[in-house]
Parts: sequence; C-alpha cells; structure tokens
Amino acid sequence: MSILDQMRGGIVVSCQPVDHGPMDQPHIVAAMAQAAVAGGAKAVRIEGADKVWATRPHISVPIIGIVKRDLPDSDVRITPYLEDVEALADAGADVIAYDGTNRPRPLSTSELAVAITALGKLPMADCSSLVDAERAVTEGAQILGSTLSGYVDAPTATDEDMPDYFMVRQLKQLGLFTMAEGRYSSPDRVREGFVHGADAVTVGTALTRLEIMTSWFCAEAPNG
Ligand SMILES: CC(=O)N[C@H](C=O)[C@@H](O)[C@H](O)[C@H](O)COP(=O)(O)O
Repeated sequence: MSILDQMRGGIVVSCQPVDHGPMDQPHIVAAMAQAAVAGGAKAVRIEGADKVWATRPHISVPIIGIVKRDLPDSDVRITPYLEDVEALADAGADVIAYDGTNRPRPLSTSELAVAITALGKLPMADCSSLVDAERAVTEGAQILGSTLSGYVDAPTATDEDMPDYFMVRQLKQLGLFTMAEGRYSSPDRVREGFVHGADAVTVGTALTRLEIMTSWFCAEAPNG
C-alpha cells in the first residue's frame, strides 16, 4: 500500500515532547511512537533525525520527519535546510515536512520540495494559508497540512484555540492529500476535521506533551 493510502482516514500522532523537557530524548520518543501505533496511529510525526533513527527500527507505519531550528534571521523553523532533508531521509523518514510559507528563508519551498522528491520521499508542505498551499501544489508537494495556521501572524494561536476547519476545506479543494493539523486536542475535534474533508488528522500536544496536558487538568483543581 502507498504511504498515502496507509495514512488515509487515520490519525497521525506527532511525537514531539516539550523542547528540552525530561521526555525530549530519542529513546523516549521511540517508545511514544510504539505506544501510539499500539493505540491505532496510522503514522507518526517526529522531530529530529536522531529521533527518527531511534524510532525507525521499532515501527513499520510511515514516519513524517521534520527538523526544527531557531534561525537568527528567519522565523521559519520547520526543516529549513537541505542538510535537514538529507538527514531525515537517511534516518528513514517516509514523508518530509517543511515550512510552506513564503517568509524570508535560507532555501525556497520549491528547492525543498524538489530535493525531497529527488530522495524518493514525499514532500509535505506545512501551510499557514490557502496561498501557501496553492504554491505548494505547483512546486510538487504531495501533502498539504494546515499545520501553521494561526502561528505566522501575531498574535499566534494558543493550544486552547479551535483548529482551522475552514482551511482544511480550502486545502481539500486543491485535490491533494490533506492533513488537518494544529490544535486537534480532543476526539470531537478530530471527528470535525474529517467532516471538513481531512484525509488524515495529526494530533500532537494532547497526546505527547505531558507537561501541557497535566497543566490542563491542574487548571481545574482548587490548588492549581
Ligand atoms: C506550529 C508548529 O510548530 N507545529 C509543530 C509542528 O510540527 C508542532 O509543535 C505541533 O505540535 C504539531 O503540529 C501538532 O499540533 P498540536 O500539538 O496542536 O496537536
């Protein structure tokens, strides 16, 4: 079955612990990914080539790989460099996602999509808008994600905000595999994502950022 068909109609679990937190370690991410698959995830999304390496031997479902960087002169964070693409491909990612915005950046979205395709991997554009997605289609992306909706213009979205269902509808109309991603923090939201046309829904924080999930529950306790 193709990578897209393996993911279609299913949940992708983004196994990205809180940066520099106690769970932000390759062997823990590998364990999270295995647990996600045991729970029914049809794919996982993993940050860092080292964590993709650590996970690949343990699961057979598709891995969406990204590298996140803090660049001094660009707001782009997700997979900005060719070396990131190459490292993720070597580590065994099946899909490589990249920031699909047109913000100033070291390498263009078009160059990234071409490089990912040349390595035999599927390019996924993490988009912030319909405009990003339309450009991604012309550049050869195979998956359009609503990942960056709400995170490009100030004020940025918080985990409590609703997902951008409207954007999912817009992406789906472009005819490519559509990934609903960003703030799908409950089963109800996931159901709604599919109602709006998603081919798959990615869930991150609500499943794999234990510090944040804990804080949601603590907020309801009298002593915080
Ligand atoms: C905006 C950005 O950098 N998003 C990142 C992309 O990889 C991750 O931090 C998110 O956790 C992921 O997209 C899943 O979303 P949520 O955690 O809301 O379920």
